[in-house]
Amino acid sequence: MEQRYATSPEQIPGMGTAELRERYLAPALFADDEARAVYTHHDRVVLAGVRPVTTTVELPTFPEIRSEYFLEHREAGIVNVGGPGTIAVDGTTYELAHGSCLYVGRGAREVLLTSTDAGGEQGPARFYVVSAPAHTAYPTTLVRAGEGTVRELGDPLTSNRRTLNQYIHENGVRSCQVVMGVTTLHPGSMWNTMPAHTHDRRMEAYLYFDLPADARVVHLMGRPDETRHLLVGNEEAVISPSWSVHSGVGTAAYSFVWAMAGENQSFDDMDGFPIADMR
Ligand SMILES: O=C[C@H](O)[C@@H](O)CC(=O)C(=O)O
Ligand SMILES: [Zn+2]
Repeated sequence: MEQRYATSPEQIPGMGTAELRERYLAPALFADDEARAVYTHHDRVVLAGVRPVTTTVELPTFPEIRSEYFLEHREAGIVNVGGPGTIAVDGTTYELAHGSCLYVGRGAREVLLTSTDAGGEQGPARFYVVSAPAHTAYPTTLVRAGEGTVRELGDPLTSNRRTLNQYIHENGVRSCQVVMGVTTLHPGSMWNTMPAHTHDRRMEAYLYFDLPADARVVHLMGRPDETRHLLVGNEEAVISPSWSVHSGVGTAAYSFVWAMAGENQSFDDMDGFPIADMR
C-alpha cells in the first residue's frame, strides 16, 4: 500500500510537474491478479484497484491499516470500470456489469473479486475501490449501472452536457462517509464539473475511464485562484484535497467515478467559483 500524506495549498506554488503527479495522481492502480492500494491521509481514504485475470482476487488487508481484515474498521464503494465481473461478500455473490456499483459495509470479512469474461471479448473486470473509516455497518447493496439518482447537467453549447449518476449518497444507498457515483460525458461534450467548485468539508477522488488509450484528460487542480493541471490517462485516479478544484477537459469523451468522504455527505454542499476569477 502506498502512503500519501496530506498536503496544504501553500505547497502548490513550489511543486513541479513530477511532484504534482507523485502526490495527486494514482496512475497504476490496476495490475493483473493483484490488489493495489493508495492510502491518502486526506480524510483517510484508501483507493484500490483490482483486475482479476486468471484467478479470483481477494481484497486483502494491509499492514498500514492495522486491521485483521480490510473492512474491519472501514466501508467501501466499488465500481466496475471494466468487463463484467462478480463480487462475493461473505458468501453472497453480486454481478457487476460495466459501470455498476457495490457498497460494502463495515465488518464484511471476505470480499472476492472475479472476472466473468477475462479472456473473451469483454475483457477482465476492473474493480475500483474507494474506502473510508466507518463507525457502523450499513447493508451491502448493489446499484446497477444507470439505476442511481440521475442528474442531467451542462449544455452541449458549452461542451459539458453530462449524465451524473449518484449511487451511494444521502437519498440512495446509505453509508457512513463514502459518497459515490459515475458521470458520463455526452458525445461531443468534453468538460466535466464546469463551473468548478471546492468543498472544504470533503476530499474527493476522480477515476477517469472509458477514455481511448491515446487520449488524455487535462485535469485542473489547486486553489481556484492558483490552478495547476495534470494530464490523466484512462483508468488513472486523481486525489483532490478539500481545498482543490477538480474539473477537466478531455481530448475525447470519457466517464469518471467520483467519490468523496469527510465532514458531511451533502452533495450540494459545494462552493462554486466564477470561471472568470480562476487563475
Ligand atoms: O462534488 C461533486 C463532484 O465533483 C462530481 O459529482 C461532479 C461531477 O461529476 C460533474 O459535475 O460532472
Ligand atoms: Zn466535487
